[in-house]
Formats: sequence, structure tokens, C-alpha cells
Amino acid sequence: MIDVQDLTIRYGRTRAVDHLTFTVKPGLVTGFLGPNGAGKSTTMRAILGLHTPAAGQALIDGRPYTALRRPLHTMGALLDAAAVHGGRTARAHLTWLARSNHIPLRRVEEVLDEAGLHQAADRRIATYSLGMRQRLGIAAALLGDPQALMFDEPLNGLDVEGIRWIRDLLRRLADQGRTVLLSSHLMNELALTADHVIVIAGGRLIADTPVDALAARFHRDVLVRAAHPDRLAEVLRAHGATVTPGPGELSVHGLAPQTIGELALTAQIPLRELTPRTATLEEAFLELTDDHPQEARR
Ligand SMILES: Nc1ncnc2c1ncn2[C@@H]1O[C@H](COP(=O)(O)OP(=O)(O)OP(=O)(O)O)[C@@H](O)[C@H]1O
Repeated sequence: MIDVQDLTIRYGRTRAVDHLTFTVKPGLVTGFLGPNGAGKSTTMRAILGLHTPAAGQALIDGRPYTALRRPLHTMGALLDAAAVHGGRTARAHLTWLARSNHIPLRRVEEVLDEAGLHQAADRRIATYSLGMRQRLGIAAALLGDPQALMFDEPLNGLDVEGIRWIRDLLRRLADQGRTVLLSSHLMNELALTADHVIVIAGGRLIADTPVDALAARFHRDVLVRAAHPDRLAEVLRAHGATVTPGPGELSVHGLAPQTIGELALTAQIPLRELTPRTATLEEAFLELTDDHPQEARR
């Protein structure tokens, strides 16, 4: 469990994170979303104790990261895939990490396998693509077999196969009951990956919701095509709907598709199309951040 409580982080006069509160629960993949500069990386660094908050705190299983006795066994993190020594091989890097954290060396082979890096394990990291570095960073995060995992923009630089790999891995980790938090500025990419999303803009929380509920909340209207649109519009309005006629179609707000169908049947008006329209997650996200223009811009 990751608990962010009233967290405020300043860079000089900029408040990068502003009284932010949320909880990341075990057993779910939680997406951490926000436009560039929203404060995601700053929050993640603060969770790892790399920033001193101006107010509030971030706890992992009830303790600040810096107070964890065996941090790599409790929380694994990938913040910046480029931040590894290019002259080393992946195996040497992981071996050094394992040795310095009292982790059995067999874990090195296990995480190399998990990350699909076995064949490249003895190559210098400098020769790795960004996607391979992401895999190595994830392998390092998994090394201590931690209950909580946090990845900053792990989908960046991955090809289609890499994205599928990471989706499966995150799902497996969550199904094992672990706490999984990953950030992204790309809503639609996360839609297929996350169960729950926390959305921030300008360092403030703007949504903390299951992914499905977010899409449902941005339910738009029902598109209706009918044999007698004018007559149907009258019927629907009489039942409380707001109807906006368009070329050959009606946009209906305020009535469920099922009700519209039943009313049309009763009025003996043949329907040709009845389509509920929801915003894509990307549109929902833009709408959310548009509600907070001053924050999103800052
Ligand atoms: N070292 C720093 N010094 C000063 N300001 C910073 C520093 N790092 C980040 N900021 C500012 O803090 C705010 C939050 O940045 P942060 O990197 O946490 O956002 P983010 O959501 O991770 O965005 P991105 O996806 O672009 O990394 C931004 O306004 C950014 O310009």
C-alpha cells in the first residue's frame, strides 16, 4: 500500500505538488496520469524519499521509504531508465545491486528471464535500446521481490511487443496481490493496462477512480436514426430528453438507449440506429484537465 497524504513539494517558488492525497491499493494496476509537468515524477521521487516535503508525507506500508529496513524488498522502482552505468553489462549491474542489498544471486537470473534479457545479459548497457533499458530498470525493480512496485513512464520507448510484455507483467504482479503504480501522460495507452487511475494536473488531484467509471462519467449522448425523426424527437422531449437534431440523426441526452427504444416502439417509429456515445479515455482526460486550465498550464 502506498499512501500519499497532503503531500506538498516546492522547487523554490514553484509548488510542483500541491496538497496531494491518494492511496495506491494492492491487487490493482494503478495508473498515475497527468499532462507533462503535472508533478508525477516529483511525487514518485518523494515516495522514494528523494524530496523533503514542504508539507505532508508519503508512506509505504505505513512507513516513509527512508525508514524501511530492507527497501528493495519492500518497494521496487524504476524512475529513469537512462540512469545506469553504460560501461557495465546488465548481469554485472544486477549482480552488484543484489550483492549490495543481500539479495540471493539466483534472483539475478530470475529477473533477467522475467525481463526477457537473458540473451543480452552480457552486453554492455551502452549498446541497449531505450526499450531494453526499460526492461533492465524493471528487472532491477523486481530484484528484491517487493510487494510494491512503481514505474515512471515505463511504456516510453517500448515497441508493440514490449508494451504487451509490460502489460502482462503488470497484470501478473497485481494478480499476485502486489501494489503496482505506473505513470504515463498517455491516457489511451493506460486504458488497456490500468484498473484504476489517479489523475493530477498542476500538482493537484483531479480524479481518483476506476478506469471504467471514468469513461462512464463522460458518457455523452445517444445517437438515434429513425424513420420519422421529428415525431420521435417530440416523443422523447415529452419524456424529459434533450434532443438536438442533426443531418439525418438525433443526439439525445437524458434518456437511456433502452428507454428510447421502448418509446420508439410504442410510437411505432422504426429505428435505424441507436448508439450510446461515450468519450474515449483520452477525451475524458482532456476534459478533466480542461476543467483545471490554470493548473494544467502552470
Ligand atoms: N529540479 C527541478 N527544479 C525546478 N522545477 C522543477 C524541477 N523538476 C520539476 N520541476 C517543475 O515541477 C513541476 C512538476 O514536474 P514533474 O517532472 O514532477 O512533472 P511530471 O508530471 O513528471 O511531468 P513529465 O511527464 O514532463 O516528467 C513542473 O512545473 C516542472 O517544471
